[in-house]
Amino acid sequence: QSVWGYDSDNGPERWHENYPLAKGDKQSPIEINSKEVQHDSSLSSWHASYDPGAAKTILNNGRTCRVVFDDTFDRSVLRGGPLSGAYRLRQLHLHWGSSDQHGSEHAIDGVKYAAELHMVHWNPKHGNFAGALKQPDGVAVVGIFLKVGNTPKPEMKRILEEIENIKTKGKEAPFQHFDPSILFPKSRDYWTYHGSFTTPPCEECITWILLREPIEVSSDQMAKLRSLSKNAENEPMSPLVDNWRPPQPLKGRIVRASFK
Ligand SMILES: CN[C@H]1CN(c2cccc(OC)c2)S(=O)(=O)c2sc(S(N)(=O)=O)cc21
Ligand SMILES: [Zn+2]
Repeated sequence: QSVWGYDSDNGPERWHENYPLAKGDKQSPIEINSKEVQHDSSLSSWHASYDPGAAKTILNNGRTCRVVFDDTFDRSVLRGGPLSGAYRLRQLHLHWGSSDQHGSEHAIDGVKYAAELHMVHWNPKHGNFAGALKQPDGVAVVGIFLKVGNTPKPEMKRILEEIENIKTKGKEAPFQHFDPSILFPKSRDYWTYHGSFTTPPCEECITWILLREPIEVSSDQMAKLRSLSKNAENEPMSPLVDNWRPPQPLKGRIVRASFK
């Protein structure tokens, strides 16, 4: 049976055949319509305290480029905002398009960004990551939009430089002494809603925290990301691009904003 992916024969429209949760009522991503968002003045600001020493490796798994962190204790945590308790940083990864005009998973008033970076955290009160997947408050993902502009964020360089060493599926390289909070934009404004993983198994265990302010990358940096391949070294070249799921039905969910 074909593993899930983003091609016509194994893409988002067919995930539900092997992953029934994909047709749930709290799926992600979503289209955010700022006219329907509810400002919630009770939402506090979120805080990340990350240990740069927790960064371990960067890898190409054929579906994204992922940086993995040591999450065996409360070493790099996210707290505040819509969250109660400290959530442990587990990994970060990206979704991007085949051109600068699309690539993000969430969209804001019809605007899609060139890419979307996800920082995945889980709630240790549920024992381990597998346990957290089964809980509505199990996982928190911070989403940061990447916009192509002419004042690219130098902090993205570190990840993009590493891409040379993980061009093909299965390639992994050490990635240490990295504090991902350098990737945050200036503003802490965010939208938050309850949703799911945007990939199979699509569990609905995620509190999404989407940052309103995109970070800027250059067109060359986006081209670098698009130079990743989804094939293994000895297979025919196939560019790793368009690894994004389209927006899913909101089904009555409320999206809250931390800002007016
Ligand atoms: C394949 N992609 C997922 C991998 N992981 C996962 C998720 C659930 C169960 C699981 O069983 C091992 C692994 S993950 O937690 O790193 C995430 S986060 C995420 S997103 N785009 O919603 O932020 C997708 C995935
Ligand atoms: Zn993601």
